[in-house]
Amino acid sequence: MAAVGQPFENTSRPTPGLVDIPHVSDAVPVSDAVPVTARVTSPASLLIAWQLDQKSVLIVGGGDVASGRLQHVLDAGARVALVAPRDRLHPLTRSLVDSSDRITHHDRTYVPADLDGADMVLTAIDDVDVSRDIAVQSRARRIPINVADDPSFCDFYFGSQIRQGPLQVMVSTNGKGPKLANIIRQRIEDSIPKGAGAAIDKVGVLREKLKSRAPGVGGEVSRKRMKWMVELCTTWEMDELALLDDEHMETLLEGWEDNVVLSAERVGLRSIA
Ligand SMILES: C[C@@]1(CC(=O)O)C2=NC(=C\c3[nH]c(c(CCC(=O)O)c3CC(=O)O)Cc3[nH]c(c(CC(=O)O)c3CCC(=O)O)/C=C3\N/C(=C\2)[C@@H](CCC(=O)O)[C@]3(C)CC(=O)O)/[C@H]1CCC(=O)O
Ligand SMILES: NC(=O)c1ccc[n+]([C@@H]2O[C@H](COP(=O)([O-])OP(=O)(O)OC[C@H]3O[C@@H](n4cnc5c(N)ncnc54)[C@H](O)[C@@H]3O)[C@@H](O)[C@H]2O)c1
Repeated sequence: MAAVGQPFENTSRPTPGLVDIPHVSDAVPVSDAVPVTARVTSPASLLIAWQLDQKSVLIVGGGDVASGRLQHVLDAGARVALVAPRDRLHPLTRSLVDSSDRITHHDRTYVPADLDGADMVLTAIDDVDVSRDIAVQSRARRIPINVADDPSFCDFYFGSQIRQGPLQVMVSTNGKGPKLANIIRQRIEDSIPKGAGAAIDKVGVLREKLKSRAPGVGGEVSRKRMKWMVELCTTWEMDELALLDDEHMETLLEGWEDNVVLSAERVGLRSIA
């Protein structure tokens, strides 16, 4: 196996236990397509970007694992009810509890009424029986739950994560090898172009400016906007996009009227190559 830090290599080797699913080309009419009969041996997870802003998360436990979970959900904008005796709070959790107005700390052990109003439940406690009781109660109320290290009681797993501004990458091994998820994540991290987060931020601002210049949802205007954005993102380098300021963006958007994507030099960026 290559050492950590070397580029991540795609060997295109079929994953053992998986059956190749025929790729159906866009050009093939649906009726003529090869029927997709092959199935993967075990179901994959649905990887989605869950919007937690202003939602309520119940965290049971205040140790090492809970403090990592707490940071993740605060980063996602959640309001948190944290249930754990204060005397065993991890120092990081203790300082977050003392400083964040988005955390309500209950200095005691869990009671079922803690589930009231929760949109998501995370348990990270050193008592398997209580964790499993919480999972059963949570599921009975159809609230999604993660029980740290107890996959059969989880509705979703955590993964190994990269966060660079608006860019987030999560590696999941679907419970098969969390340490390998961590190692693969480090290799992916090493391969992400410098400035990717900044480039995404700038493209986000530009897309908003474009939408206010050419408003509307769907139809011709959407198609034209998407084509223009795709052309920009594929012809400009990421580190060029990262350098865009308001003035460059206004110049660039002048090309929009003529359906033209100006080059980085034309909008006044010095050539970086
Ligand atoms: C990714 C990460 C995210 C996070 O937790 O934040 C994460 N585990 C991490 C590390 C890690 N966990 C363990 C080891 C020791 C090595 C080893 O055992 O292999 C190490 C490595 C280390 O410590 O270095 C032990 C372990 N973990 C689980 C079990 C139970 C079991 O397998 O049955 C056991 C055995 C307990 C025992 O033996 O008693 C279960 C789960 N752990 C998951 C997530 C979910 C599946 C994710 C996936 O597979 O993709 C899942 C299913 C549920 C969940 O907890 O969400 C984080 C790395 C973050 C990072 O650093 O990048
Ligand atoms: N997924 C992972 O990466 C990972 C890594 C290590 C451990 N774990 C698992 O996560 C769990 C927690 O690990 P840890 O290292 O944070 O444990 P820890 O011992 O540091 O903390 C346990 C916390 O749970 C609290 N607690 C215990 N019973 C409670 C109850 N009934 N109500 C409320 N709070 C209660 C304690 O007060 C303490 O704050 C363990 O089951 C461990 O196996 C997961």
